[in-house]
Amino acid sequence: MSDRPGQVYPDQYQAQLTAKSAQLRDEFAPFWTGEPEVHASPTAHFRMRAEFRVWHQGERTFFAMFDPANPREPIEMPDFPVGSERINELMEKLLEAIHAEPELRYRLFQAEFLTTLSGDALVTLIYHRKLDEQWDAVARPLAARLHIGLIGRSRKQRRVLTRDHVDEALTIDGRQWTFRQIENSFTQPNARVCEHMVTWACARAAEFPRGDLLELYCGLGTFTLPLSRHFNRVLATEISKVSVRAAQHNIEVNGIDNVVIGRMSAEDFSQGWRTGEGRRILDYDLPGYRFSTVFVDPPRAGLDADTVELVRQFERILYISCNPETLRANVEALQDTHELTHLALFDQFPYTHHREAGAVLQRRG
Ligand SMILES: C[S@@+](CC[C@H](N)C(=O)[O-])C[C@H]1O[C@@H](n2cnc3c(N)ncnc32)[C@H](O)[C@@H]1O
Repeated sequence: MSDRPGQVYPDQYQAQLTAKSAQLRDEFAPFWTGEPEVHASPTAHFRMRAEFRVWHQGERTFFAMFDPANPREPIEMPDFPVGSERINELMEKLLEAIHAEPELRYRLFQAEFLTTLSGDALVTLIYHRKLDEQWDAVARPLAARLHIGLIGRSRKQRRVLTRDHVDEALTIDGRQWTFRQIENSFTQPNARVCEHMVTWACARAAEFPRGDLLELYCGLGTFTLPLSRHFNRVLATEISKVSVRAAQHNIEVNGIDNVVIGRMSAEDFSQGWRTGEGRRILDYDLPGYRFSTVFVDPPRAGLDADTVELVRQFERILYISCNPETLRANVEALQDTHELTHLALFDQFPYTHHREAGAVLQRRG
């Protein structure tokens, strides 16, 4: 949809959103009639993270991206209008610092930005050389001056100056929540749309009779914590150690006392659930829960066959998906036992063909 990556086209936004919604409606027509509920994005500065190559041409350095069709030709990125205002501000300031300080510039090849609505920011600079105290000595004052967390990476090396995370503040379901987001782990890319998604999930959960919730793929707890107010107890699992660490922190700082987080893959959990075997799953005292609902937000591949069979055993399935194709396949597989009762589009990725969807499935009569 764009010539240079990261551009915005606000006058085309509504038409693109309508087309995405129509596509979702048509894909799910065999299972559901009606229009999906649509949640729009801001039309600019909506992406909270960005990743650029750093390109050197003689004395000049610039941020770059690549067109996959022409991978040898860097596209200069003087700005990134889809990115948050903080990313754009930092791109400029960082480039100034890189030009002024050879120690920052030498063999630097990538820069990653993670920012928040609350104004917090973390920058990771990635190098083709070993970093040492000399790098620290110039990077540390830069981090202080720009009020950012700064990490230097190179092969087998990670130098964290002060911190490896940002703290985001989101308004969800009528309350403010704080979420620690740690470098190099999953974070929702579009914070405003994320607020809509989690609020939507809470609204659906509020319509269900209260019981216990099982969540798979819980990440840093973005959905887990707000959803926990609508259930008696929550058991949430996630494969990434770093995300589990963030989720534990987030439970504590948000004062939540009815959530248990387990580090486990969805596949292992589902298999353990089916067979009643597996060391970790026995730690969770599954018979003590009265599960009424399962919530899943899987990666693009959707649910594996064992996990489809696991979710089938629940009265209600709440599903957030970044890939409507695998969502559709999973909904189709569940059709004989569950009926699709809600379908929503969350426009996390304006000006791209990517779509994020929400669905509720209810056990048939
Ligand atoms: C789309 S993200 C959702 C995260 C969470 N809902 C959030 O908003 O922060 C998917 C999550 O699944 C985790 N994941 C990936 N593969 C997994 C697997 N096989 N089993 C369990 N979790 C997995 C990832 O680490 C990531 O945190």
